[in-house]
Amino acid sequence: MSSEFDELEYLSGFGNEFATADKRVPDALPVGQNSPQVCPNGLYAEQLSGTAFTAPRLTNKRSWFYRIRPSVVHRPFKKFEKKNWTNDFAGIEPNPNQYRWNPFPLPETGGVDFVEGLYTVCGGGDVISRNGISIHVYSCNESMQNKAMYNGDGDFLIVPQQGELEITTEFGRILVGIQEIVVIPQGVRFSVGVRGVSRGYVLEVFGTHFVLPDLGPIGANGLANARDFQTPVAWFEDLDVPFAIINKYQGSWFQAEQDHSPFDVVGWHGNYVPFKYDLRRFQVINTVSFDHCDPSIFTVLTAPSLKPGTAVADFVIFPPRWGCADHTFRPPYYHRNCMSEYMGLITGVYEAKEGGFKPGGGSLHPMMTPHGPDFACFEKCSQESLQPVRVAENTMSFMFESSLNMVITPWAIHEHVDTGYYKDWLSLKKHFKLPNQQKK
Ligand SMILES: O=C(O)Cc1cc(O)ccc1O
Ligand SMILES: [Fe+2]
Repeated sequence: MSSEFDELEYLSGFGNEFATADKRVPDALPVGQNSPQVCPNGLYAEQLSGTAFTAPRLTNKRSWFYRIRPSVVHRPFKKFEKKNWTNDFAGIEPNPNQYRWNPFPLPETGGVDFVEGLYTVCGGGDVISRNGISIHVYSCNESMQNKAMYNGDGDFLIVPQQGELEITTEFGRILVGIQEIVVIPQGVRFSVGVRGVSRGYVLEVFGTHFVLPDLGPIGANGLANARDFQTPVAWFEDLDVPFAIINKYQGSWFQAEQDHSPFDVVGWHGNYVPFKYDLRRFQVINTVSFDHCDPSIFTVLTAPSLKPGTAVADFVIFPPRWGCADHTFRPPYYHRNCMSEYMGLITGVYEAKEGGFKPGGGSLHPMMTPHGPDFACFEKCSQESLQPVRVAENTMSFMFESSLNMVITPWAIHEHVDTGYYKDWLSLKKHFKLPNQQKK
């Protein structure tokens, strides 16, 4: 199915100061100032702040909208209940087991939109003190109609696994395909359109924003390159129709009614923006000598905490690449980690677990819980001849890695769980031999 979304243009770059006006009103942006006494074309000026006004210049984020009506024109927010959703992780029973979920189900009947189809799997920290994460899945089959949402608590990083998403935002429109991701920052209003049955993963972070990781000795280029990030150009609709504005605020859901579309921004400028990124553009950097490098080499985006080098959440991918390490056990090592690791599979198979871990499913390896390659992977890869090989061809898996200790929600602790996951490792054999038992 094609639509206007297939013809969209984007602005290129990460963290730029962008400036854009809808083609129909090319002079919508005031020149040389933000708040003229009267804005061009009778528009209202409105600032959206993504960091404290006084944040250091390097991290300071805000954008200016020039819109038909300011966002404040709406009736009061009213709370509504949303099932199987939470940002409240206090008081949930801990569970240190390795967890794996079968593919999360797609809607069977009826219309389910993105907001209705969001479910929380796990998370940690909290929205009030503004330090934490939530991991959700979505499963929907209907576009949001006359309905926009914003996340009052944090940023959404959305990873579609099935079904392209047509996302309308205050900044303009974005088509997000499979093997692409989109980030919608805190407070940005958006509406998700679907082209069919859709499913994916959402990483939500509170109190921080996603940035590109430093490259250190890698140099000035590599991993996700800044110019491959795409931000929408301004686009507006001048529609006087009933619209619901959904606001997730302090982990609860609210709805306010208004009589016009919130997608009425005719021009905007700034550096606090939604963006998409095609994961196939990621330049993979890895060993060309020996040993398995830590997966941090695959970091696309990081949401830093205040502790140097330690993320509230990293978004890490495992893309197709060459494996050529000499005298090395090439798949991931067995390990125990002081970070929590949630993994998902967009397409294909994950090298350390060719069975059991399926596209649309997920796994959680909690803090310090041991994990690593399954029995079949260990036996194969400790004996294989070490030619250069393509790893993970036609595959894309990812990890949300967090310094937060996570709990699993009451919904996800029972639903769609692969209860036999631990058996992947039980058959690992003892290969140990004393020196005098070794073959000469
Ligand atoms: O657990 C996993 O599969 C993710 C992972 C991959 C890797 O290459 C090294 C460490 C790690 O945690
Ligand atoms: Fe791991």
